[in-house]
Amino acid sequence: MQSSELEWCANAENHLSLRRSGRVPQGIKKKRIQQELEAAILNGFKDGLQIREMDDKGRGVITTREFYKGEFVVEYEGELVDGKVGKKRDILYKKDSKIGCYLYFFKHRDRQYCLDATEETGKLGRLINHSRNGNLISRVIEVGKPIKPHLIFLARRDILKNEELLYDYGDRNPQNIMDHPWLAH
Ligand SMILES: C[S@@+](CC[C@H](N)C(=O)[O-])C[C@H]1O[C@@H](n2cnc3c(N)ncnc32)[C@H](O)[C@@H]1O
Repeated sequence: MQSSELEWCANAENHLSLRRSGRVPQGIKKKRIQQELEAAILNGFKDGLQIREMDDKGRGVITTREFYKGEFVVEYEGELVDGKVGKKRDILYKKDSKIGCYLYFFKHRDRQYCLDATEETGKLGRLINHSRNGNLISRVIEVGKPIKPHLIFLARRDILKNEELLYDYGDRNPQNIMDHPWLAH
């Protein structure tokens, strides 16, 4: 497994098994953190999370325990397609008001990708709502055989029990903000 960004390792070591393992050289720490993240992703780890119906946003995801800054929280799981395919699907889905917006576009190694999580799968990453000041950040890491990019959410700060999980959808398009005023906050 490789990671495009490793700066979160310093925080991640606070909560993984490395906490209990005393003085460990930096290179080994990074390798172990990556191994633990890989295991969390491949095992579909979603400990400490619960779906809740929110007053004004549909469903949302709430914590049932604390998460430390930098800790793996959940993966955004969906069908991984090329960015161009994602854009076509976006146009198609917008024509049907019954289909919600569950497309996550991202760039990795100079390629545009889209995770299409439109299908109701019971996965939790797709149910996380937007805030410009959210408690999650996303990272792309490469996992599996064959290796492919996975989008994961890490705690942006320490998160308390019973907090709603939120991340910045990053949509600053003026027309989209007019159509969905909640994107402005
Ligand atoms: C990826 S889904 C999130 C899960 C969704 N709430 C559900 O019940 O399936 C994105 C949709 O959630 C709603 N949403 C997300 N963040 C919101 C917010 N801050 N305020 C109001 N609605 C929000 C919008 O309807 C948006 O199209």
